[in-house]
Amino acid sequence: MRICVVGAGAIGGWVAARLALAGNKVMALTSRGPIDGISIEQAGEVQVATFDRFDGPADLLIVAVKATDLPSVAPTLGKHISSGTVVLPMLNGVPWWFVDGEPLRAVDPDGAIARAFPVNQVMGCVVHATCSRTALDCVRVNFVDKLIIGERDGSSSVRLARIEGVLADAGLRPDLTGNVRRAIWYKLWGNATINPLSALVRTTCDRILADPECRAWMLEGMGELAAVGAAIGCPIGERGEDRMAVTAKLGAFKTSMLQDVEAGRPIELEALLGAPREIAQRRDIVTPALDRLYAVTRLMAESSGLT
Ligand SMILES: NC(=O)C1=CN([C@@H]2O[C@H](COP(=O)(O)OP(=O)(O)OC[C@H]3O[C@@H](n4cnc5c(N)ncnc54)[C@H](OP(=O)(O)O)[C@@H]3O)[C@@H](O)[C@H]2O)C=CC1
Ligand SMILES: CC(C)(CO)C(=O)C(=O)O
Repeated sequence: MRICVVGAGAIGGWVAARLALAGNKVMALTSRGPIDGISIEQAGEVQVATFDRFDGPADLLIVAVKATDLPSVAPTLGKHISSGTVVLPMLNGVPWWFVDGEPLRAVDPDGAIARAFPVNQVMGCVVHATCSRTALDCVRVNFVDKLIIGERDGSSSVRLARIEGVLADAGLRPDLTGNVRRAIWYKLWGNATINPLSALVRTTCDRILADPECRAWMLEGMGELAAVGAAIGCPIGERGEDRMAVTAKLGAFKTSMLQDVEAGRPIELEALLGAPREIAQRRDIVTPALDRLYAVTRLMAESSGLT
């Protein structure tokens, strides 16, 4: 299969490397252009993957740039997309296509992403894995649970089965779902409050989760996210306290947003909080806890040059 991975950083680099090592023709793009290879370290083993280059369309276009870069990156990808290309975004937060017929200006301000990717060719994906870059083209795979994938409308399809096969053969642990929107919302429910809070207080999750006031703020926000989810067909069937207990088991770790703050990179605030607020506002659902969290985190990001 001809695969183009746009954003061969931590997640994209891992996925591109595994797909190339499994024998696919993989082109890996970064902000520096196409790269020739990546070394990945997983479970103590280091492997070097080499990449191809091609000009025309890909069978599979994996998009793993940060959500903040997607509006400028998407319009540059036209030559890699034909009517047979499947577009598989691997980003955190709410994607631009999430609510049918409702453009999300928080993540796609002028509609550039929606114009670049034909919506019927887009599949949903949720990354349940953590990777980090130890050098520009070196990725460490810290933990892999699964890559949830599914058609946007929940249907099963030949192309979905084909993508699942390719990911499985590469050891990427695909997990097919009939409701990928719900899986996306569930991950969001777990990280949309703790990530911004961690970026504000600049400490590890164990300390945030041990603080009663932070917990109360998170629980209030998670309740609001659950209400929005229920209104758009993505109900949350779990208690906030139980989700926090799962995160607490991860110990003294830094969220991806805190890591972005510390590295001076733009934060994915619009994808995590801006978009859910936009969905809520259109439905007259009030979200005071999310609004407060969004406002202070946005101000922090603006005043620290992280936008
Ligand atoms: N890291 C993790 O463990 C997890 C990340 N995610 C999500 O995955 C997404 C990607 O995150 P992550 O992999 O950590 O991010 P990284 O910063 O490691 O990777 C982003 C990649 O995008 C590339 N890029 C930036 N601009 C362009 C451009 N114009 N054209 C092509 N490529 C470009 C960067 O290039 P360059 O190499 O030159 O910098 C880099 O390779 C985010 O939404 C994140 O929240 C989800 C779960 C876990
Ligand atoms: C906090 C965590 C690990 C999910 O709970 C996460 O998704 C992130 O760091 O972005």
